[in-house]
Amino acid sequence: MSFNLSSVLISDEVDQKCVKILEENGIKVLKNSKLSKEELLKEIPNYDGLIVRSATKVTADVIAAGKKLKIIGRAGTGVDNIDCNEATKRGIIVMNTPGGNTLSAAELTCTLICCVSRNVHSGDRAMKEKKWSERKALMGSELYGKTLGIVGLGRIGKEVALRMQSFGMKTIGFDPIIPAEVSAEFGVQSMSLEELWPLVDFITVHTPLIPQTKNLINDAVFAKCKKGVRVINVARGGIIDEEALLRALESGQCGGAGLDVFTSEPPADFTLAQHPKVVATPHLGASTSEAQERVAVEIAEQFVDLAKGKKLFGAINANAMTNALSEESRAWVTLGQRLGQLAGSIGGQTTGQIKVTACGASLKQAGSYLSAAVLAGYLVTKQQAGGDGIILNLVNAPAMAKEQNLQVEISNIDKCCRPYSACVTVDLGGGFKATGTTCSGGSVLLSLQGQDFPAPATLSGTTVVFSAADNAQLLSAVSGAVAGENVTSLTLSAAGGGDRWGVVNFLAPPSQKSIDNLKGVVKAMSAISF
Ligand SMILES: NC(=O)C1=CN([C@@H]2O[C@H](COP(=O)(O)OP(=O)(O)OC[C@H]3O[C@@H](n4cnc5c(N)ncnc54)[C@H](O)[C@@H]3O)[C@@H](O)[C@H]2O)C=CC1
Ligand SMILES: O=C(O)C(=O)COP(=O)(O)O
Repeated sequence: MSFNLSSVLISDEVDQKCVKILEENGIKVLKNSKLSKEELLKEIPNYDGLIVRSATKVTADVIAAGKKLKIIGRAGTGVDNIDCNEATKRGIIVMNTPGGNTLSAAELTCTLICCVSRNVHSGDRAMKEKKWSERKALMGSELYGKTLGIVGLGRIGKEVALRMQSFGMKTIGFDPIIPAEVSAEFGVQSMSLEELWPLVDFITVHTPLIPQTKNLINDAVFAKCKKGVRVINVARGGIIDEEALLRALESGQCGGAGLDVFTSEPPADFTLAQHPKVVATPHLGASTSEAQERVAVEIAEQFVDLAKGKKLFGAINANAMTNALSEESRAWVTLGQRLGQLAGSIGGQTTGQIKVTACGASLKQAGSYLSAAVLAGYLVTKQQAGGDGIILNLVNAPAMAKEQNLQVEISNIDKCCRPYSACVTVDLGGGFKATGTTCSGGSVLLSLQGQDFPAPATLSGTTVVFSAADNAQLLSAVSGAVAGENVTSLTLSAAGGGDRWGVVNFLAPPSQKSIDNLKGVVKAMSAISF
């Protein structure tokens, strides 16, 4: 997979260091955080990369309009403003910089907990209105000895726990993937949500907004909590059901809320933000100069590393590309794609299971990129002519294969079964089997349908692969059929096994006449453009 990242659009307020690093590395940058949706749609076709924070909504139509787009970078954590499924479908990498703003988001969470417990926001408002007398109404409560329930014990949840423990809070929590022993190490007693709700004085949520967490804190949950429970959301609007929260604030079931995020931003309705028991901030969790500098530098460096083929870091939808960037791996990716294309061209349908065997110690780490490469090559042969022009690559092939119930079973053998350092075999299960290797960076075929090629056959450019009855005149008959064409090589499988397989490589696509001539001397043939 090549990465010609020559131009990047930054459509949100990202620290200038990002621009500097990209430009220093020869990447052209336009930073414009004031583009309307229409302007973005007009601008995006000119760029290989896009960098956003949370404001730009990278919707399916924006992604589809990005005809050159190869990568979308999020200078921050949450990617819910990016249609990741559409990006994956179109083979576009999505990457983020999740660690860069953790401390800032954790600190704002702690700030909101303190503000809610001591009515700092109401006190400040009273002072600005010169209403000193309101101090009587603004009685708070200590955090010391209270219980904080943390839902989501990832990067931010953990940092919040560590900080609030210093106030003497008891920290309990829930996370479906963080084991209880791990959370115990940072002082959080793990328990089920049902156990947690009745125990907590404060709840803070630190999960992504996904179907399982949408409206996680709702009317039923408020009813299970102690009267006056206080809630904090510095994660994503919608994890706390906004309407249920308003009802709970009104009834007193909820004693106060600290909100940094909202279901729509800016909120369509400011009722919650304006509520006297709510301290609200306009999505400021990551808005510190430190966090912004970190995420800007990280995303720029991740882009540059990818453009230079050095490494892929922070991608959330490109597993198959890990280990696939080195010069050597790229040759194997190409071989995998070509074997897949060969399989699709001459092997017909699969049983739904493609077996890929990577032979040789050097291919030990190649499993995921080889499977994706074979799938990309195979699926290209099944694409409808005149389809939506999606180019198959290591990002979208695994997803597309999943949609078509196509699976790859990959196995690794330490020692190569052929006199090469490594080789790859693709087996469609009955209909097709081929083995190839790489030679000076190119792809070559070592065996097809059980027949070996004594001299490896080149898989490149315009190629015709055929099977023909074996006879002494086969080579001259095939040569005669394509006489006058610019043939770069003609390779036959070994004699003696019944029909033989042959591969003819052309410098330019052969004429219809030559194709017809060839059809007259072979049993079956496929013309493939590698
Ligand atoms: N307000 C702001 O400016 C910022 C907001 N965020 C948001 O904060 C949230 C957390 O970020 P990180 O801690 O960096 O993410 P993380 O990925 O490190 O942690 C999220 C945790 O949530 C857990 N989780 C998933 N489903 C869950 C469920 N149903 N119940 C309980 N836990 C569940 C995951 O297992 C994971 O451990 C994200 O939504 C992120 O977008 C992050 C940075 C700044
Ligand atoms: O990183 C995140 O998930 C955030 O919510 C921060 O958003 P922002 O980059 O400040 O628009």
